Amino acid sequence: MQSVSSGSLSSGPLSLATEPETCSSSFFCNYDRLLGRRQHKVLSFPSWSIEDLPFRVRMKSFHRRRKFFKVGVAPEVSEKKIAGKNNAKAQLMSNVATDHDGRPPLSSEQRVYNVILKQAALVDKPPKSRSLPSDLALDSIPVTTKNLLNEAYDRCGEVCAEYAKTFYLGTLLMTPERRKAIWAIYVWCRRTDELVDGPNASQITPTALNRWEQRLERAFEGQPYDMLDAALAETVLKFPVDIQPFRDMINGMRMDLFKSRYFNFDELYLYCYYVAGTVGLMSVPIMGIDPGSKASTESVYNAALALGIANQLTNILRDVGEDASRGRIYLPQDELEQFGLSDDDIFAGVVTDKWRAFMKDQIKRARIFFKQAEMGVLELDKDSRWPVWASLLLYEQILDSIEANDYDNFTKRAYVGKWKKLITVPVAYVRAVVPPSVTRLAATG
Ligand SMILES: CC(C)=CCC/C(C)=C/CC/C(C)=C/CC/C(C)=C/[C@@H]1[C@@H](COP(=O)(O)OP(=O)(O)O)[C@]1(C)CC/C=C(\C)CC/C=C(\C)CCC=C(C)C
Repeated sequence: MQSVSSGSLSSGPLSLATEPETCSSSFFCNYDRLLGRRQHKVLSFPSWSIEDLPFRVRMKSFHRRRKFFKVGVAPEVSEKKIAGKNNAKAQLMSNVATDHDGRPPLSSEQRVYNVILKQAALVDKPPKSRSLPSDLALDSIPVTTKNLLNEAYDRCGEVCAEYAKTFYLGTLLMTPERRKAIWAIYVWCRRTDELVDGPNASQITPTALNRWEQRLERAFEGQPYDMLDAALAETVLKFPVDIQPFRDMINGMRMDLFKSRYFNFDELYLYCYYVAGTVGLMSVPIMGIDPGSKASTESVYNAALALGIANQLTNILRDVGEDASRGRIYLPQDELEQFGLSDDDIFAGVVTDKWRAFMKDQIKRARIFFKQAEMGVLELDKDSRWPVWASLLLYEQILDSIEANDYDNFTKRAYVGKWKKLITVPVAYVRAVVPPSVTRLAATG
């Protein structure tokens, strides 16, 4: 039996060096018919065993080493790599700047809103027009395959529990179908992030990201490369999840390969959408909207996007010093200038009154995004609200912690202490179960 080397982040599929090869354990699959394509195409399903997949173990050690390997283009980037990067840049720009017909280019916010409209339309479509022939339901998948898929989901759950314990506990409140799906998406996001943020980040080239994207496309076509992709493949069949946010997250990783400065908030917003707002858009179709909600689907997606942006902005503000040590400044250059600051001030890492004033402004903006997100949580299906509240409240408190550190995010890492975390979890629960009130999005317009 050919053993596909695991879902590891540094080797096997994630080395992205090879295309999926022949699989000894393929199964006859209806995915293509489900997707409206040819019937009975064989779905490539790599054989694997749990022993082949020391994924969690490897991820654990990677996580520990992560900060030492964080991102970046290796200093000794070869010419070939530079050429590749330029191609990547061109590709990214062609994905991003779509207005070549003489119209003024759209702002990042408008562009992202167009993605939202597309996602919302997918969810709003009556299930019949989305679903495929009823005789080809997912339960026609053979039992052995189902078992493999269940193991794949279990593996996703383990990774999630390891990396995001509170969130994992929250997912246990969701229906089993939803919980498994959100784990599968979590793992795909985590693997994608590890490409540029993990131990092999310096070896990641635009070509590798292109391969990762091809794998994504194949998973969406029902041809997963490994077991973790198989969990994603099934998830996107079951739920109205569009591929665009996934592609966009990879675009964010491309951006990280060649960009280390953001001229203004519009540029930073796009980056935040790519790497974090996308997570919100991927999650809503799984989490579901409360059947009693009067809010429009777009407004719920918008709130989900806002939570991703808020989280990423917070992440950036927390990590200013760490990022600067890698030569990266994820802060709007024009705003730094307005406060009389420059890159040199960031690299010097001294907390001055100018820095405090700048940080106050940035924190204020992040909080506005959190507020926008809060209104959307109320609209989610009631079983899905708890993990979202928990993640929102916990992340928002990082901003409080930056303030408590007197804005020293150069030498201090803001974090939420154990006790605060313990208190937050039940608070999040109460917010999740309290019946939605006048604060609903619909009521606020
Ligand atoms: C409930 C919930 C949080 C669901 C999201 C589940 C999910 C699929 C998470 C994937 C997260 C992930 C691995 C993203 C990869 C890119 C990345 C690393 C983004 C940064 C996250 C923090 O990660 P990290 O582990 O590095 O952080 P620490 O350094 O350990 O602090 C991000 C900052 C962004 C993550 C973005 C979200 C969690 C967005 C969540 C939005 C929703 C779930 C939508 C909720 C819906 C409404 C209507 C509000």
